[in-house]
Amino acid sequence: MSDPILRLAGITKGYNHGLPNEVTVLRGIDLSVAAGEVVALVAPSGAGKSTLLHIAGLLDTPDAGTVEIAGRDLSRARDRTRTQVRRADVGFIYQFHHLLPEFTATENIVLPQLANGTPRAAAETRARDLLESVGVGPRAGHRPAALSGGEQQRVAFCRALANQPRLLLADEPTGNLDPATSDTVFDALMALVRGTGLSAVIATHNLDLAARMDRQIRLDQGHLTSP
Ligand SMILES: Nc1ncnc2c1ncn2[C@@H]1O[C@H](COP(=O)(O)OP(=O)(O)OP(=O)(O)O)[C@@H](O)[C@H]1O
Repeated sequence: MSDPILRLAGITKGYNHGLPNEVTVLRGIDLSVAAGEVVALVAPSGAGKSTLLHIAGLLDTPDAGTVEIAGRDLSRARDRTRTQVRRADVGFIYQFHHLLPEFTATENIVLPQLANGTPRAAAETRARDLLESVGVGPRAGHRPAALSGGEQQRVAFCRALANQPRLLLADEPTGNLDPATSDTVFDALMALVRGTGLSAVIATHNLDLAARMDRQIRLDQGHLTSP
């Protein structure tokens, strides 16, 4: 069997070490995500979802444990290597779109590709195709402020997938939208993910959305459990 796309082993993480308000957030997390697998991460607020996603996506380092992406142990890799792998292999989506306000939807998807060495013409074609696939093609030339919340979030999905990552990490990707919009925008996200066959960990409070993924895991008191 091929290596999992993401493998976390024995991850622990705490904040404020040595201070009276020291908090241990993750207490020995083991998680493997196979190629093409979409995992729902369900947790109460403050349980450490964001901390776990940041460690998995190489934005933060654990106090102990290993993080492997596509079979490569990056826990103790140099910052430069971690940044390279993160740019090439990991896509992030947050609750808020974090698009660059002064650039159009297309440019927001082109820029990370240019940073990754893709020629402009190819980057623009990919941006157009991605925007078409989530139904935002006609709005491609607009800046974020001229888009609806659902459209902004769809553009953010396209940006996350711009460099064809192996792993998508999403932190409440529809948490900022009203329930009806959330459902259709989530449909667009799942179509993108399933269409590309990439692996994903998607944090959500919404149990109906979680039920549509391949597997659910719960983070509680620093430990992962299956419901
Ligand atoms: N930089 C930090 N310094 C100190 N404590 C932190 C830091 N980052 C997070 N924490 C604490 O760690 C715990 C987990 O935070 P985290 O943001 O990972 O939770 P979460 O599950 O994503 O929460 P939410 O669903 O509310 O966004 C919280 O108690 C938080 O206050």
